[in-house]
Amino acid sequence: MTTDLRVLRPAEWGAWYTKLEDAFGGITEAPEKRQLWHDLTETERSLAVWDGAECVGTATAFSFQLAVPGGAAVPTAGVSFVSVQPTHRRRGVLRSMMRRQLDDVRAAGEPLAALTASEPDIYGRFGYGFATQSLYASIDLTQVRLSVPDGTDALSLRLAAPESVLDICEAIYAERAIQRPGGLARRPGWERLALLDPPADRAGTSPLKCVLVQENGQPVGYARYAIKLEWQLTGAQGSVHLRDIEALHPRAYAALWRFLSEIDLTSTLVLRNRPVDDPLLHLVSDIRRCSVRITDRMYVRLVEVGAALAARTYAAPVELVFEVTDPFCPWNEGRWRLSGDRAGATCARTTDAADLALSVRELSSAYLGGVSLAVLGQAGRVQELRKGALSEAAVAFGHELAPWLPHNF
Ligand SMILES: CC(=O)SCCNC(=O)CCNC(=O)[C@H](O)C(C)(C)COP(=O)(O)OP(=O)(O)OC[C@H]1O[C@@H](n2cnc3c(N)ncnc32)[C@H](O)[C@@H]1OP(=O)(O)O
Repeated sequence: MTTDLRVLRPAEWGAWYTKLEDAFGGITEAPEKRQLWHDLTETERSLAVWDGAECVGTATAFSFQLAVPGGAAVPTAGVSFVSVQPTHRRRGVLRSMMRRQLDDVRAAGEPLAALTASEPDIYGRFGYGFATQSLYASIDLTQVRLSVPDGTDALSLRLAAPESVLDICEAIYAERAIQRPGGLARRPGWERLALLDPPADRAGTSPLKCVLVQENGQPVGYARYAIKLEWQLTGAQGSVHLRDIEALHPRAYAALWRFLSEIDLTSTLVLRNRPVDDPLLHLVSDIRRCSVRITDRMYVRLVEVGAALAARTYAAPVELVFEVTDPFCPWNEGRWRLSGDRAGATCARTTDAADLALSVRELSSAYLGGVSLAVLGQAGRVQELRKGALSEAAVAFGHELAPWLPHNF
């Protein structure tokens, strides 16, 4: 099979995106959704594989800034829109795109790449490690009460059309997004994703709604949600479906959750993609009746090991030599000395004896502080070459808040 891999030309976007839709079940997306992805696509960072006149492979990268432990926003390639046509699968088309893309990401000077995977088994071979998780819940509001901090009642609530208060919400998002590792600083245009609400995708829910929480007349938090009302012989069985929620302090956060849990005619609060350590879990009276489920979310890849490790801070002073294997990006292979603490870090090549041996995939998993190197050691995936080094590394790489990706891309 002879195929031609090259950068996407803007005029090819429509055919290219249709091929992506084909690979995901062939459902044409709502026009407003297609238009948004069209506008957000960085064509110069998008790859197309052609077999003659037919596009058989797609991949893109978005230019993100990803929050890492310590609060830095690190340039990161947000990998997405990956597909290969069923007629051309398992012949190395994906591998060829991953090769070209990681070379391009390196040339662009981005130390990290990140993605959400349609299937967890695909990207490990290319050095991506499972780095963040996501909490889903369905809260039985007839059984679960909320305990809110003192002062919550002093705040006021205001309903508004989501578009009309977008700037207010974005300002709050901007302040919150990089406080937790895994957060994405919003690039211009991406705020439209927060409002995307095609009627065809609503599955019986209302249009998107927005509530603001205010203190002394100033907005200090927001939640966007939709409502689904169902009538049974026993009465209304409504559910509240949360899109997103951000608040500047605990009282504002609690006020929003209380609002969401007390909407008339609803008895279930459905959450998709919350942090696994969401403070909400400590406001509810009965966590068991919240039907919590946790799943893998973001996969991270250190594209430049030295630059990536130096870009974050460490929870405890750390002085360690890593022996890294990385067959797919061999420029990372070899020994790296990491010296760091809560103030900053350096990471440079060394010939000193290694304390730990691991592949780039494990290092990538641990990078945002959500996966413990000690646990990876217990899984046999990190080798401790100096006694005590694994524990030192696990403590230093940890973070007080679980990393979390606020939205898909
Ligand atoms: C970030 C994102 O966009 S996630 C979205 C990914 N896309 C999809 O899920 C859409 C439907 N699936 C597809 O389009 C294709 O099957 C793809 C993109 C997943 C794989 O493309 P292919 O060209 O078939 O992959 P390719 O032949 O290059 O395989 C490379 C390696 O990955 C493996 N692999 C490919 N797909 C899968 C899979 N779904 N599960 C497990 N392993 C896989 C291959 O076996 C091969 O392994 P090897 O290196 O050990 O030999």
